[in-house]
Amino acid sequence: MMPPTPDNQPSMGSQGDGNDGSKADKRVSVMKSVNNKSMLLRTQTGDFDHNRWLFELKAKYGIGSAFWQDDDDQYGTNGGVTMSDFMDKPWKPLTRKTPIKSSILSPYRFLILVRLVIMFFFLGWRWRNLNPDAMWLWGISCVCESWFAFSWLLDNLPKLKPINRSTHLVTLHEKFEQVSPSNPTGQSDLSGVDLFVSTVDPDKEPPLVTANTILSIMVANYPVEKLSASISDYGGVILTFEAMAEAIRFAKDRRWIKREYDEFKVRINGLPETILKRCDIHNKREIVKEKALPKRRTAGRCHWIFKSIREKRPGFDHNKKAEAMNGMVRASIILSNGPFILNLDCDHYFYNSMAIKEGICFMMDRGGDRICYIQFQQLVGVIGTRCMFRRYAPYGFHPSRANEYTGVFGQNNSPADNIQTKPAPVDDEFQPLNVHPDLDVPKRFGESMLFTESIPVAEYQGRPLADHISVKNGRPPGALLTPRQPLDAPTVTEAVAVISCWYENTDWGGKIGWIYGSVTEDVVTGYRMHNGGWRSVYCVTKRDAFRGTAPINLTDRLHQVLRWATGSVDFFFSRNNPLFATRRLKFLQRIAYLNVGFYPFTSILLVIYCFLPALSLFSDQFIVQGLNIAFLMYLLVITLNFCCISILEVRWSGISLEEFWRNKQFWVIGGSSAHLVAVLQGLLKVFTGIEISFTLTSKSAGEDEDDVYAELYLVKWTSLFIVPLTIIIVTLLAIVIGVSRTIYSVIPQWTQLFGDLFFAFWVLCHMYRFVKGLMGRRVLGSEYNRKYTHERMTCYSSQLVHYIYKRRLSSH
Ligand SMILES: O=c1ccn([C@@H]2O[C@H](COP(=O)(O)OP(=O)(O)O[C@H]3O[C@H](CO)[C@@H](O)[C@H](O)[C@H]3O)[C@@H](O)[C@H]2O)c(=O)[nH]1
Ligand SMILES: [Mn+2]
Repeated sequence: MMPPTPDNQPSMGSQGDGNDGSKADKRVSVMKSVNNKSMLLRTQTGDFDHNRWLFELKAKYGIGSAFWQDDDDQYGTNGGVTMSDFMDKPWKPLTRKTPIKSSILSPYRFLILVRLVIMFFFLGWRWRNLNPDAMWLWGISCVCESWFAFSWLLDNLPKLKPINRSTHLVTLHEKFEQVSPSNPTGQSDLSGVDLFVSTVDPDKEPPLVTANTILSIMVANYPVEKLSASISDYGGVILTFEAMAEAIRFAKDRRWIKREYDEFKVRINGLPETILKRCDIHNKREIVKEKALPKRRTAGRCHWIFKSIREKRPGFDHNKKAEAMNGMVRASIILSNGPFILNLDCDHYFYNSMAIKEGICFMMDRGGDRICYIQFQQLVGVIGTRCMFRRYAPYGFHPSRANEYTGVFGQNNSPADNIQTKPAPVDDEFQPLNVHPDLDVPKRFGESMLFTESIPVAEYQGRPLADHISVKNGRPPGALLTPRQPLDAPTVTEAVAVISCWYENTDWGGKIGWIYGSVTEDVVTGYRMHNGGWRSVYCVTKRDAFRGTAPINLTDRLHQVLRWATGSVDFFFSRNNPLFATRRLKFLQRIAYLNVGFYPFTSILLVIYCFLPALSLFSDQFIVQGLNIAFLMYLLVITLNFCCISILEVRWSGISLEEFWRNKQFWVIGGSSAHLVAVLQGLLKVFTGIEISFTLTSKSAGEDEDDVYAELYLVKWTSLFIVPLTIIIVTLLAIVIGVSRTIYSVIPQWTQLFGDLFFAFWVLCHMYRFVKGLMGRRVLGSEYNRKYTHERMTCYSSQLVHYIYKRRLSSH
């Protein structure tokens, strides 16, 4: 249902309902004309057409009912924040910045400053005191140390100004869900939220994991008629499709939930078997058919090509998750057009039923019109999942107002000029707040009229609530009371049509939506929005908003880090390099993004530096001429300072010392392997155009604690180990030779050669056994993918499973 007429004068209160009908009519008529044109309805080959089937059968997608978990209680106290914290403003705020205790922040800032000063003097001392005996060692080490200092600075500057925020959910309830003059029936006035879940390869992302994520959405404490969920099955795998269908069937009945869940688990885990059997029968039949009709083969092959363009296979080169996200954005424009989008990886699930409302608090509060996304806490450190976007922002529009920061440190700020070079479309009563300079509808968004019409609607419905004069760009209370209507078949058909890869020829992925060309689409997409002047919020809730899985064994983790680092290198070499950022980017943001693009390059110097101990032992020289008192004092002071900062960080973050230490270890391991490979790959791509593909991070389907940690010490051989292993071997050899030299200085010379060789042989033998042990566990590619290829081709268009929770809230 299209929204009531937006009224740009917040003070005029609600008059929204008048144009309802006409708007809905308009939409239906647009729908008809679009459907007639829809190229997907015409099948040239006469094969089964999934879209037509959907259309003609008026098929309904799975309908679930949500189990409502009422856990408002835990929010009574709201993390030590009391009602009075929110009362000191003339308007009733929904969110609040809470200062970080200066007893934590001040010592931290002080120690960082001390470290900066020490490093400055230390490096000065290092550069002034050469080592004439070994200038090469001295020079290399000085260059490396200076670089490390620089990268440390990039890493730490953005951490100096942390902000804590809290929300007030009671106020949200009062403003949006209670009876008032503008809301006589007390229906929900909240904006719609579309949830996206992406999965691609059921081999690495067990369908049960994805199914659980889908089911977890049911705990969300948000009006059901305002929620809409989409699953993107980027692999187009029948297994995923059927597993999701199971999940939706399961969702229907909340009684017997525990017992049913066990049966459901058995059904999903049994699916691969069933499908394989069916697949074999199908394949055999196909082969028989093909033999009988040799003439049809050409047609068959053409068809295959057509399909394979859309078809996505695991590891096949394409635009990865960004493309899946854009597909869902387009489809959801037609299906629900929720002004907010929350996306989850298939292995990240709701852990807090109030999560959506927490995010909405920020979006609906004064100043919310400038926020492009709310990132919920994510300990693994990557953004891009558990993130609530304002739909309008990734479309490439500028925020309604933004600041520009000038001066070396961006210290002067002034309001940015509104970018509105093109006249806004005439006939429309909805107008985007700010028209993008190169907005060129329809080429930009593709042909569907519904798209272009949906933009101002989403923009309007996502505006903060204008219940006080100080709220800029708001919408009046009571404007969103009418719930959306259930989907009909033509709408679903149109939605299936817009996920077509045809849209990849438009600006999707270039200027609109999730940006292509990087394996870490999240960084680029976020950067582009920040660069346009949008703001974002990192939201830490008392109870984790979401939880998810992360690789725990070294190999998987290294591959994940490799992908992130590759993304960073791509980012660095792209036109999105923050060195060319606009003035709308804040100084610290600029530094943070620079760091994102820069950190993998540190690996080159890190690897060189790791070889220095061995080189020193081999050459009997050192990076300084002698161990004089100044050098030792510097080392001592730097170490002490490091310890103090570490203690603060450990206390602040609440992790254990061991975890902290592992993190530091991993920095060296990752830095000398994955980051280095990423830099090499990045350079390869820049100079030769050869690209690597998105290797999925494996997800454990483990159900109890033991299962979950079963893989902790699993080491699968990967070529990423080569560099760190070489460092270890060379260093060990150097130590052995160093030690033997000392021994030989007291025994006859002729034994020296013999002894050296013997020790070297001994060490190499052990190394060989170690490496072989690792290789023994190598995991070979699975049969599974190959067998599935056929089914995957035939079910490509069932990629979209869309369902809505129809059950309305009976009580709240
Ligand atoms: O071609 C692809 C590849 C991946 N995915 C999905 O993308 C998500 C993330 O993939 P995963 O292998 O779990 O990567 P991670 O490194 O764990 O993901 C982190 O890093 C990514 C950027 O590299 C972000 O996109 C993710 O949100 C963030 O959780 C999963 O749901 C996948 O199903 C697709 O839809 N299509
Ligand atoms: Mn993941």
